[in-house]
Amino acid sequence: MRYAVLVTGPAGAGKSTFSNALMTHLAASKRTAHLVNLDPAAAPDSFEYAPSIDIKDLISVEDTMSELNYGPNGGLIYCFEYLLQNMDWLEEHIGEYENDYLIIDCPGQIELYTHHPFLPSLVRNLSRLGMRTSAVYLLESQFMEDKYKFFSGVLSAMSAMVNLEIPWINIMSKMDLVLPNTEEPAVGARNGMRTQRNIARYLDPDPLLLVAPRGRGDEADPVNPRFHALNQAIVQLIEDHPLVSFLPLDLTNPDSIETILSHIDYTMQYGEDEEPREPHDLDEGDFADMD
Ligand SMILES: Nc1nc2c(ncn2[C@@H]2O[C@H](COP(=O)(O)OP(=O)(O)OP(=O)(O)O)[C@@H](O)[C@H]2O)c(=O)[nH]1
Repeated sequence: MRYAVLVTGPAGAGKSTFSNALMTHLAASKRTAHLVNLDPAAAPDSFEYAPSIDIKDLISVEDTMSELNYGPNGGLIYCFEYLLQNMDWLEEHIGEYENDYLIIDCPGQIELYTHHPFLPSLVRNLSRLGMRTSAVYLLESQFMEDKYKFFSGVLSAMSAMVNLEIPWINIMSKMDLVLPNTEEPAVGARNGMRTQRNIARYLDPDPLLLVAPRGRGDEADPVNPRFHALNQAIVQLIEDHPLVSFLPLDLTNPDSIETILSHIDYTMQYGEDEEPREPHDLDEGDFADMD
């Protein structure tokens, strides 16, 4: 069986750093893994491991800017359209790897996760090639600074999750920036921002945290009742469908990556006897419980 892990998340969330760490960890545990770079704008020095498959061998943003006069954002979208039309190129390369992990480092453009057809199409193709695919979605720990920021991060993760419908793991990255450190207080700890208890409330989102007004006691901001009702409805949704807990990623702690890898392995194995399911391949029964 071949396995693919899509490493997704907003720009700067730590996707390449995590992909590198995962490669190191898999190598140390004697498993064969290959890095796939899907970011046509990736800087060459962002990889500790040379990618085995690199979209930049097919097309890069620099090409589109210099040859087609696109700007950086238009160039990126052009690259994905181009890859969509040349999926056989990717399939041919992926076909070379048997019984391996492919760690697929994705770009950070949020539209790619919310509405662009590229990733769902990629997942369909991987499934057709008989690959078991899961995704990790990284959100950086600075999103825990403020519950409104956190709320928007949770919604972005959920939006990506429903767009792809594959086994999914949310990760709170860069935890070294907020976890108290015995030698030197971490940034968050110094600001009095985080306590262990508060961190736990974010990692497994506490509905009360999300609906409470900003500020405390008499200083609490009055909440517009219409927004309060909307927030409560969203919180209820999160509570009813508990898919949005976050695993902490602290690269200074080797156990952290091991725990995440075991979750990835578990989600990959889940449903091993079933045929891989294509995303968006829904029928009426899928909506039966939604009334
Ligand atoms: N403190 C800390 N910094 C990190 C960690 N992971 C990544 N960084 C830093 O965060 C920045 C962005 O990391 P990348 O791994 O390039 O993030 P990315 O998500 O691949 O970025 P894009 O490809 O631009 O979307 C770099 O300066 C990293 O050194 C971490 O666990 N802790």
